[in-house]
Amino acid sequence: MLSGPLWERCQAIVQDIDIGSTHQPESTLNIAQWTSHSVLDLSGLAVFGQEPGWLARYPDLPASLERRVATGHIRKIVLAIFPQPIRSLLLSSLFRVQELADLRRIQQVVRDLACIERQKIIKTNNNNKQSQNTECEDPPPPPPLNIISAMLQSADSSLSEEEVIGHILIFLVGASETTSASFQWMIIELCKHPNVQTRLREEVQSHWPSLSLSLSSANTTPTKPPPLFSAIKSLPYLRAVVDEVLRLHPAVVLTEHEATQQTTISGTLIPKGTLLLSPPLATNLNPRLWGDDAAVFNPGRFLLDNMNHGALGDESGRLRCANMTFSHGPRSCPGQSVARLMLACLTAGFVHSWEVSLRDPGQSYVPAEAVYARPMPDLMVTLKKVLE
Ligand code: HEM
Repeated sequence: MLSGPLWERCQAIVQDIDIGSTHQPESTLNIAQWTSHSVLDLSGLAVFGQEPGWLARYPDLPASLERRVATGHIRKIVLAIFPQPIRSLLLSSLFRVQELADLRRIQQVVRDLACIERQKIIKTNNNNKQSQNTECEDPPPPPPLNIISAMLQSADSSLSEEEVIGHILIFLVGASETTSASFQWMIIELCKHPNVQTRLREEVQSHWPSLSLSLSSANTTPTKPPPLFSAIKSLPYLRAVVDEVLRLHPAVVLTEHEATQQTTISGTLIPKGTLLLSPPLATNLNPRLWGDDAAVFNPGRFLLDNMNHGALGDESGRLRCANMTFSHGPRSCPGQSVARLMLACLTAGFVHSWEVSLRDPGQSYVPAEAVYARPMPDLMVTLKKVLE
């Protein structure tokens, strides 16, 4: 399962933050850069089972991905504003050279990753066959499952090479840029609400021994979640803070869907082929759903006691539906559990090791006008080591 390796990797990344001289009581970090690199590294582990540091093999990848995400936003605007013939003309004239070069670079990486995964699967299958033929001892354990290897190994998988590459590409961008933006908003909220940061630290510190211990217990079965996963789930305040950051700062600012058949939404006729753009914030900040403090950062609203008496009465199922950050329905985000896990592991490790505050407390941060709404300008923080 993913949670153990992900937890270990998160803690190593957080511990490795270089704050310069050990004699300095505190230091400044460009957390925007740090997060973007760290989360891409983690996504490699979660999605393709890559070893720590795999990014070093592809030094140009982060910049290419960043440019691709930026042009993706312009593409969305063009799609929303212009009719079809002008759209195609604009898109092909705006993006040809640089975009094609970036796309080729990213596709090459993705091909590489797909190839590595296929080789791992072939090796595991060969080991299994060999041990059956020779009736020797058990074969070496297979490498831990990741999203792409699960997809490649699934019994009904009839995906072509191009389809596999397409999926890896969506996962690579979808997993890293979104989670990175969300973690940066997490840090901003923790800095703006030191009381929340302190309460979270207390909860994490008090569970730290069981979090570390649960890594070493191996009584995992396919039907039973691994102990670490249960341990993280048993930290109610951590879960509440993650949920509240995701609600207030949806990383995907606009989802787009095309009606495949004529339908109606709240009585409005939607003809087949209509492009539907939906901003999650319209729902996530709706006072009718969330109460008068809908726009306020208040993790407490997600604690069970408060959920039963909140604006939605005791309908906690409705509360989940009122959060559009991962969308809902058949095209909702398939990586939401991994995203929550990455955010929870990174946040727990961060508050365990560091006291964090804004380097420029007067600075206000706004969502970037891009496909993924990371805070702008680049987030700079001051870190102080938490004394054990
Ligand atoms: C905080 C982090 C994340 C947010 C806010 C987020 C949000 C979203 C949203 C809103 C969509 C579009 C849903 C729709 O069109 O209705 C989406 C799609 C997708 N996400 Fe995420 N996501 C996050 C993290 C992840 C992670 C970690 C993964 C992979 C492990 C992932 C994989 C995908 C994929 C593959 C799609 C495309 C699904 C499809 O086309 O059917 N996402 N995500």
